Amino acid sequence: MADSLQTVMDYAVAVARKAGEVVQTALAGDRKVMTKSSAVDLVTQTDQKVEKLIIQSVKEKFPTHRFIGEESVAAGEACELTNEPTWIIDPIDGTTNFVHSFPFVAVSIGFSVNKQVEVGVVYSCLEDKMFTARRGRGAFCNGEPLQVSEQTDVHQSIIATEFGSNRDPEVVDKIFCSMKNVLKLPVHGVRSAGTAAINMCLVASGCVEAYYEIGMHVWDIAAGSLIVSEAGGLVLDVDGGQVDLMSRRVLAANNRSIAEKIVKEIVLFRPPRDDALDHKQ
Ligand SMILES: O=P(O)(O)OC(CO)CO
Ligand SMILES: [Mg+2]
Ligand SMILES: [Mg+2]
Repeated sequence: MADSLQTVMDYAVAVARKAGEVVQTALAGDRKVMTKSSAVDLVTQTDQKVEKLIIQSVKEKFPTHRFIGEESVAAGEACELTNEPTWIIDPIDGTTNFVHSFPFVAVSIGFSVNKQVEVGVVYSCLEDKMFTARRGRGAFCNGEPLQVSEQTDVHQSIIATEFGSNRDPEVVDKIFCSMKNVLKLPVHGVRSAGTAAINMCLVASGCVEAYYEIGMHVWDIAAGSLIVSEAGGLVLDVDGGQVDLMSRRVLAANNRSIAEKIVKEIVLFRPPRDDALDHKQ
């Protein structure tokens, strides 16, 4: 697999770029908006078209590989991470941004073998930034090496997180409580890019010290998790333990000192897992 991983990486980059062109073209036109798990969980025909394009392209080159794709799962396919080579795809990470022309929209493609992410590609379409990582070989943006921030003092940090698309009052309260706790540490700032993949690339780039979220999905973070760890950062569960990509909880941090401070402020809860039978929540 070692050499073929470079073939996978090159192919993932080419497909992500092609997908990004479709997204950019679609941004110039009308976007018909539909909803999925809630009135604020949005999807467009472009999400579906781009996912089909990516999966069809990959199948031509790697006919035996498996897929976990956001829109395929929404259409009823299983969300199952096995030991087999698997492409984990978010065709548009930041659909709400895409709908509103808020300029952070990414194509996210992770590739796992034995349940370990080996290749991560995040293409931030409007910034034209191609983030790439291969396990053990570093992380890059447009070919330039990435390194997380060296900051160890949480009071000098910026923390990224998201509000999510769950409007259950109890969940919203927990999310706001965590944000308030982090803000009052105090930290320099709290930010939301509106896409998990780009939030993780911001950690890898050293622009923010950490990103945490409860409620995103495996396709949002598979690629980004490798990009963060290959840039020298940590990817953990929000309780500070080992990350489980299917658990819908993640904390990406530049170092353990910052991670430990953030863990103490997060109000924990467990959304239904991505690999639970009824995962559409
Ligand atoms: O825009 P998407 O792909 O629904 O993803 C959201 C979270 O689920 C932003 O990361
Ligand atoms: Mg997403
Ligand atoms: Mg998406």
